[in-house]
Amino acid sequence: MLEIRSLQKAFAGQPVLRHVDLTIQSGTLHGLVGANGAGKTTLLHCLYGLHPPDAGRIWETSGRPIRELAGLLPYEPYFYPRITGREYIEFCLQARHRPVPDLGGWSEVLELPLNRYAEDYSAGMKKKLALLALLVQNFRYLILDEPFNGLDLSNNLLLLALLRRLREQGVGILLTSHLLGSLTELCDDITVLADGQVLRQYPAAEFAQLSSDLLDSLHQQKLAALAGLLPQPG
Ligand SMILES: Nc1ncnc2c1ncn2[C@@H]1O[C@H](COP(=O)(O)OP(=O)(O)OP(=O)(O)O)[C@@H](O)[C@H]1O
Repeated sequence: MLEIRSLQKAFAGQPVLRHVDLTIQSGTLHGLVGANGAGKTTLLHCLYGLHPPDAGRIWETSGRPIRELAGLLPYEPYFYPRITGREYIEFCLQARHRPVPDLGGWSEVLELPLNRYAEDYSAGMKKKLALLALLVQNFRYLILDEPFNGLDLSNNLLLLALLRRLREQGVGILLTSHLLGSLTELCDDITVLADGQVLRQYPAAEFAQLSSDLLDSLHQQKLAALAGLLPQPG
């Protein structure tokens, strides 16, 4: 299990995460939702060790370093110039001293031209290439920042099927998305983050409640903002 307890993080004195608790179990899919700027990416980056927490604890229950067990799909994958898709995958595997498998099957299923420069890929293809680099490494956990972003409908469906298959194989997956429908279709639990705090964690049985709660809170926020914007009656 991946455990996050009482995590706090601030940038330049501005709190971004406040006492966040989260548990990611093996063989489960956990969704993370929240408004733009709620702190989702920061939470994923803290979990993967890209940002040191200001306070709190993050650990894997076996005691092994999280980076050994988990792969991160960034929101916007970056690739060095003049490196082909295949070379990128090979580089990722060699950096972790893992054998390079035959990538032909993956290239066909994901429709990725692995011999072309990755920097020339479309946004969706870049996302798929970064995902492939994680898939071939057989991680125990996947941390996915907006994995559906940029994917067309058919790849979206393929990713849904792929994530379900990985869950069956025991992989623990934490993913963010603004596509609530995809998350409720897929996840075992969904955490709502608001202003850096866990508002509530919903098990699948309560997902119907989640949609109406989110609608309520959005409408309340927007109505309050509107009241401030509209001129007061003279
Ligand atoms: N490296 C950084 N330095 C300073 N501020 C940062 C940094 N990274 C994030 N922030 C700030 O932290 C807050 C949360 O950002 P974060 O990217 O985690 O939100 P998010 O929930 O992922 O948003 P979105 O849905 O738009 O992707 C924002 O106010 C952002 O400007």
